[in-house]
Amino acid sequence: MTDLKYSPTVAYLGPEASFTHVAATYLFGNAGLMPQPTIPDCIEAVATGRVVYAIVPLENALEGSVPMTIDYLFHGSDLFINAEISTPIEQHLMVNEKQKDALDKLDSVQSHPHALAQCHKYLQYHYRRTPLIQTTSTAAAAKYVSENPDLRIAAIGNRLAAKKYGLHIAEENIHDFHFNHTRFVVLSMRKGYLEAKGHADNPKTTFMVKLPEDDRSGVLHQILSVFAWRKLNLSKIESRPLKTGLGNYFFIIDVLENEDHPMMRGALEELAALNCNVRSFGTYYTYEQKPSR
Ligand SMILES: O=C(O)C(=O)Cc1ccccc1
Repeated sequence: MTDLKYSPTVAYLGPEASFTHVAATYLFGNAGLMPQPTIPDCIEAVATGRVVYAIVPLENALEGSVPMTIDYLFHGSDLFINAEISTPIEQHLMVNEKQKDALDKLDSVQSHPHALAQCHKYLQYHYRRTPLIQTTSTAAAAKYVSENPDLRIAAIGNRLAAKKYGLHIAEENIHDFHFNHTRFVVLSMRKGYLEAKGHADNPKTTFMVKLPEDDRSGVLHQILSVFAWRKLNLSKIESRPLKTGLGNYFFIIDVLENEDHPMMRGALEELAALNCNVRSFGTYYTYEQKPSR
């Protein structure tokens, strides 16, 4: 699904058949996609101009924010968010065809830390004594399992990864909670919308807000009222460590409005008057990928 006028280069957390790859394909089609081994590699590729866009996971419905993305995006990057896509996530346990009968003798289960966490109850119940090994992505785990047929190991990942790397799905849908969605963001060096078909009506704007240093009481309440009395709808507020000392936080605030809207301009002026330090990641459209079957 895409009606982008040209095929830009897009770095994504690879290898092929990762969840990020699925989200990237939905927005951009297949042309121009460039797999990267890690999230920082994706962010570096776009920040240095090697690619036009990068797409990385930002937040999962079960696990919360992806710390690696937050760290690299909010601490010291000059990038902007150009789109967001939310994707349903189904996790499956997969093994090499050669190890189909070794399911009760596995030496390890491998996957991305979020995938392992999303299947925690399943793993606790069925593989309590089996070491869990973290990989850079679910697809990296599936690829490793396919390249090592003599190892008694399993990967957790999506159906496409099982197909792509020729693995046997030993157990389907092992994620602990039914509603498992991940938000991915498309990053670039410029503010701007990524226009494709089927986005939500309301655009979204993401701000990073640092509180004034005088530590006065009620300041968070003041910040929220800046948005509240203007009827600006927040879809998220999250506090993250500033990494400057214990107890120092900044806030990630998502507002369902265009930052050029007069009410938003007024809100930003008022935040500045409150001595808040605000950095905008831009206004963008959100997309929702439907389950494939
Ligand atoms: O590992 C992947 O395939 C990713 O794209 C990151 C991820 C991991 C778990 C859920 C959603 C995205």
